[in-house]
Amino acid sequence: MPRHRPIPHLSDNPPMKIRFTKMHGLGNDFVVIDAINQPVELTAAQARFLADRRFGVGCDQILIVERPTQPGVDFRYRIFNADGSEVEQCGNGARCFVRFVVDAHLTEKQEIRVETKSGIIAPRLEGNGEVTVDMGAPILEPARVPFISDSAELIQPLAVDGRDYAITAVSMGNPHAVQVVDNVDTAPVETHGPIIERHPRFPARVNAGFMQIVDRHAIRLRVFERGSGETLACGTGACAAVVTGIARGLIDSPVRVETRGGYLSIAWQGPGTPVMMTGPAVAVFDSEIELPK
Ligand SMILES: N[C@H](CCC[C@H](N)C(=O)O)C(=O)O
Repeated sequence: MPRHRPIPHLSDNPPMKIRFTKMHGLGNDFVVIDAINQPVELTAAQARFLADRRFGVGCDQILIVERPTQPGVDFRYRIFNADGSEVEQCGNGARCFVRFVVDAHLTEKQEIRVETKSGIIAPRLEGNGEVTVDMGAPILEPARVPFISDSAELIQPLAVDGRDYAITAVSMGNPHAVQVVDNVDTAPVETHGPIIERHPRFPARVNAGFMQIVDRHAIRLRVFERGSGETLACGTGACAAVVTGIARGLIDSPVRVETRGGYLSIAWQGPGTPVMMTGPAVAVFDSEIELPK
């Protein structure tokens, strides 16, 4: 074990101070940055620095609030994983996004339209403080997940460490490989999650979901997230798991999803319809940090 962990590589340009808000959705935690009122163009190295739980702030993802680039949209929403990779979607982050822009008075609306790398989503702040998000329709065609397969079957074998998992590949704008397990507490999330994340049949890597069926309207879920490792909750992972369970005929909408960080409610009426996610969004503290360029 090396005596000192190398500090994430940063150039030696003079630092710039940025304001941020630390937030979480069921313990899936975020550094949220208003890039409308301060000039921020985050590099992968800066994202890794912010996400570092010892040398930076510490978070699973960094969420950037930007002006929209399309008409009829209120904001642009960029998402960086802890490893610095920029990704298409983040469900827990979407709830925190609308909480952030309302609290920062960046909008007077309670429901906003937000542009992401994978399309438009519509988070709405509910009267009870929870947030409902139209996450768009799921994608089950393997090539569009993307998942390399010569079959379009809903359940496909995935060879992992000498055994075949029966997975369903789903995109919620970001890729998910979902499987059913007997008990999420004993599922091999730590050992097989990283293998699935980097499986060669997922050319963009993948979020690995482990779902336990509780009853027709309830599941338990753990997700080893692409680019961040296991998180206490994964919003798009919960959507992907519910879509998988309903498509396999195992559960019925609406579904209560128990994650290690708390509960989400997910509803889906079937192919071609949007997945609706409802859950909390919490602001923990505001601060600022010197971000070397
Ligand atoms: N790790 C994910 C992004 C964050 C998703 C998750 N935090 C959520 O709430 O949906 C990916 O690389 O696709």
